[in-house]
Amino acid sequence: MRRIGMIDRIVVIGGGISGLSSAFYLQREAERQGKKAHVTIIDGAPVLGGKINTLQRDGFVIERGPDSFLARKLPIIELAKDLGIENELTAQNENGKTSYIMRDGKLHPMPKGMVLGIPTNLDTFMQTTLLSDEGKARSLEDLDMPSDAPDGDESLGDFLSRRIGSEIVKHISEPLLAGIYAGDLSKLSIRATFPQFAEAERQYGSLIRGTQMQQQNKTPQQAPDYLPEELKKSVFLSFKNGLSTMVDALDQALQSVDRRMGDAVTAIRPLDGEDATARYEVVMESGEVIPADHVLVTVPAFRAADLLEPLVDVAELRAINYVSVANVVMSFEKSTFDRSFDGSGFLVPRSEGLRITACTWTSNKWLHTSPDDKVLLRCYVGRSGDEAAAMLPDEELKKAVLEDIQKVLGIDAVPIFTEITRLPRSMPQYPVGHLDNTSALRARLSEELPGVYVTGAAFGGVGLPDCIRSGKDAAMEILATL
Ligand SMILES: Cc1cc2nc3c(=O)[nH]c(=O)nc-3n(C[C@H](O)[C@H](O)[C@H](O)COP(=O)(O)OP(=O)(O)OC[C@H]3O[C@@H](n4cnc5c(N)ncnc54)[C@H](O)[C@@H]3O)c2cc1C
Ligand SMILES: Cc1c2[nH]c(c1CCC(=O)O)Cc1[nH]c(c(CCC(=O)O)c1C)Cc1[nH]c(c(CCC(=O)O)c1C)Cc1[nH]c(c(C)c1CCC(=O)O)C2
Repeated sequence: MRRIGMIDRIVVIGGGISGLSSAFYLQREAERQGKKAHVTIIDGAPVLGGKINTLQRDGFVIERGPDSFLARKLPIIELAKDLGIENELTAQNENGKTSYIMRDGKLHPMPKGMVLGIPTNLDTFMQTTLLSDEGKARSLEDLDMPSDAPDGDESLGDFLSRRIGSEIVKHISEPLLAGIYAGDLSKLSIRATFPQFAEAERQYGSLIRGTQMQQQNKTPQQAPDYLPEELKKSVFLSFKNGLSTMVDALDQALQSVDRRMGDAVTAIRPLDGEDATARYEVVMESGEVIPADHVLVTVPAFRAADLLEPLVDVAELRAINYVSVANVVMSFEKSTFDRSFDGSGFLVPRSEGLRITACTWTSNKWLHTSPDDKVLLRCYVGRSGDEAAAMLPDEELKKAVLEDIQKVLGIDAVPIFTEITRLPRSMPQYPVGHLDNTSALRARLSEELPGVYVTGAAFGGVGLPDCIRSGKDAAMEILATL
């Protein structure tokens, strides 16, 4: 292969948070290490950000995709600092932290001391109205039950039912974890989602005791000094003007990086032979062809599979199913509401028979999102096994959601406006065996398509901080080869 000049050409496919973070760290670290890299970002959409999409409307800050992130996962806070936007961070409302779960048509507060649905405070657990006495007793059997973990990976559903019983799974774990993965617990990998649960059983012989010990032994969060106290205390953080603040700042920081927007990649072609001037050609819908020495694919797994299938076995990519969801955001006059709400929102288990899976009382959870005299609700529709509702036509969807809200909250207020966002095939479901699958796929790529890498929400965590960490890791891996 002949190379022109000494600059490595790196093409990043996908300008969501994973692709943007990788481009940012590629640019910054190449400069620091005195290496030459020419980075191009390509996205089929006309704007950067992927799933992150903030709408400013009539004084409201409306998130159409993710709305916040976990403060204890530092890569996003570090990136905010690197971008000089750490002063834009904002904490969740002190008085809007309790979440509720519906059972038999009523809302019950999540018992205090639950860690991702695992009881750690047995006194408050015994008092919860969410579970029957038999259900609670069954959960506590976990404390004395021998460990019977299978070798290797297991589904979250099998694991949790085995340890703490089916009633808590149905009424607490399932809805809570659907509030992260929109998933079906019987299909999600424990190792790829909550490895700490499996570790608790392995190390302490009990999920409950293990989770208590993990909480006790936790080294206090090393929140960076530049964060104000108020932010250090908050479990979730967001940005005062919405998460798009981060996308805009990345856009600014990447002004000198080449980009092609609104032009999807349709193929990656290996070049070989004496005359080749690059390892690959990246072909776009418009017909444009960009030479590349390294190609970083950050698009959803099913799109990555389409691009790579002609070149390599992509079984592991095809094994990652995606769930379609929608959210319906409604604003109201506070004065037309005959009740207030003291929490962040509520979750709806499948067994309640509603179409919404959850509702965030956004104006109470995030004070920056709404004028003082208004209420903003965000309702979620669609989960694994129940996706049709997310694709209902607008008017039907609005009606269905409003009916559900009226049923749960007993209100009959009429929204000032409604914003619907559909996110078809947007939530990746990590299947049992996902971690091994990912390693096998990456090993195959490095063997058969050197210079081609895959990263993003399909692999090392769906949360925004995980996507940033994965993007940065991929950048460092590529830089190490330059
Ligand atoms: C409704 C919803 C709510 C969520 N809430 C939260 C939350 O509150 N907190 C949190 O931390 N996380 C949340 N997440 C998860 C998080 O938003 C995502 O995991 C993350 O944004 C994914 O980023 P990404 O860059 O990996 O992928 P994406 O954002 O999907 O970016 C991929 C990009 O690739 C582009 N693309 C696709 N195909 C091609 C092609 N052929 N050629 C070129 N470009 C292409 C797309 O246009 C897109 O811009 C939520 C996700 C959803 C769907
Ligand atoms: C109670 C609740 C949750 N989540 C939600 C509620 C509703 C009411 C309210 O807002 O209070 C809302 C929600 N959040 C998310 C979904 C699924 C996707 C969708 O339908 O939009 C839903 C339905 C994505 C998410 N919600 C979250 C993530 C990211 C998690 C991560 O970074 O790994 C995503 C993709 C965060 C989240 N969200 C929740 C937990 C327990 C966690 C993780 C906490 C932890 O790990 O310690 C619960």
